[in-house]
Amino acid sequence: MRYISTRGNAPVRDFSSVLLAGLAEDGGLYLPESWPELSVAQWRDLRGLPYPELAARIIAPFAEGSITHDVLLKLCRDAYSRFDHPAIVPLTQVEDGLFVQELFHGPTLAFKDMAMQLLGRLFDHVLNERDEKVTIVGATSGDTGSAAIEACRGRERLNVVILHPEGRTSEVQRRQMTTVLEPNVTNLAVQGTFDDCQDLVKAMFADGPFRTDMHLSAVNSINWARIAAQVPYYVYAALALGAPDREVSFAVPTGNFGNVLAAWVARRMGLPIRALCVGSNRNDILSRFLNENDMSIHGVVPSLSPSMDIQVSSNFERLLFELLDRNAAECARIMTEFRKTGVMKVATPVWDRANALFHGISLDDAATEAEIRTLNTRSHYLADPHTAIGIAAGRAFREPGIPMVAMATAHPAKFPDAMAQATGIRPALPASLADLYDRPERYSVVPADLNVIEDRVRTAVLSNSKAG
Ligand SMILES: Cc1ncc(COP(=O)(O)O)c(C=O)c1O
Ligand SMILES: N[C@@H](CCOP(=O)(O)O)C(=O)O
Repeated sequence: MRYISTRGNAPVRDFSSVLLAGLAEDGGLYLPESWPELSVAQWRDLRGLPYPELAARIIAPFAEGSITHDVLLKLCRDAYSRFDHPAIVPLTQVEDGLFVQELFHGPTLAFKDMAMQLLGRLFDHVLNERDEKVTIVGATSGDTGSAAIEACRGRERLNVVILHPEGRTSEVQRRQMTTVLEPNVTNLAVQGTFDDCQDLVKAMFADGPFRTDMHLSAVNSINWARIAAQVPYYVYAALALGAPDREVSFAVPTGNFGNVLAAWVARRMGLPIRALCVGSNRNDILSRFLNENDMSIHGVVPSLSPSMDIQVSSNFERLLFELLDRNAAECARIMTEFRKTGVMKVATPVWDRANALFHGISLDDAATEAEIRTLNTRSHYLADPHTAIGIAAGRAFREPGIPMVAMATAHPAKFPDAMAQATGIRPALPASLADLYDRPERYSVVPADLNVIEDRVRTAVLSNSKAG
């Protein structure tokens, strides 16, 4: 499979090269040149497969020409062997027609493990083949960071530098990152928001000489491989609920738009998905866009669901490119204008196309707490604040006869204060993380300044090469 940039001005690459490149050189995001499509019979054939086998079958067309199905299968089996639920992504019914798919049974208790455990292994495989090393720079609002660190810690060919917004993650989230002391891991607490962290990562990629010298790569969902590895769980849920012979809808708590974009990809491959419903917190840029055609940046407000405290949703660019019938020049123009003015309003036919499939709502903290309480008392389901927002979105747009699946994106134990505030319950961390509060931390606080951060990345790479 060959990959093209949403801005039309970067080299066409294969899957392995896109994995290593992360962001395209023109600032755009990579997408497959064409979409693989499965027939009804092919979807039916996938029913009942164990999750790792299903994942390998779904991802294989995207990796065609780079990684064989057999290698993918081996990597998937290995990646999902660390999950603590036999189904990997279990489905639970919480209300009439409303299901929850739990994506938090991996080592860091959030849906990011679903892709990241595979990505760590994919990086190793490709870098071994090429005899190369890379420096991964990533931005996190709380979950991507720990999942990336866990997947890459101790891997010889990888340096990992993660930027998180100082004081804006939960304590559990911060400790999951900062207590990993392997020499190839560096944590920087940036004095700013997640959007600042994400902009700094993109700025490092835009600095050509730095990008080349450091062999930069990405683990955020700007990296296509992250999206590809998030598609299989939508397939798993839909098949379990009657697809391809029945339509299914999904509700996704949304920030950077990567998770719900993977659902869009599954639909593009032919999975009968009726509606995609996004839930935001008060950082409601996506729901405002869907309801009012108003994508204007308002500044990030801290919330009970810190991982979604995001205004600039990177993956929206991929959807926009598709809504524009892959007009890369127009996509580049709109994105450049958006970053210059902080405002985006698309032409009505483009907005209508988005609205035909996507719906959005936003919940403030009080509504999120109320949703957590309702789920706990009525359905005996303990949902973390992100998941609760997704479930509320699912309920809001549920239609008779169409199963609605809400994505449970994090374990409630990652947000003990918010859970205690809403329900009086402080969910315990699993045994593997029971001593998290006793582990020593290592991180540096840095200003949101590109020169300072690039310096820290250089130093980290140098000191790790000395340590090795
Ligand atoms: C727990 C949790 N829920 C939801 C989201 C939003 O997902 P996305 O950024 O893919 O839209 C995130 C972060 O990305 C998260 O960590
Ligand atoms: N919520 C994320 C933000 C980054 O999202 P990504 O999917 O693009 O990595 C986080 O937890 O860091």
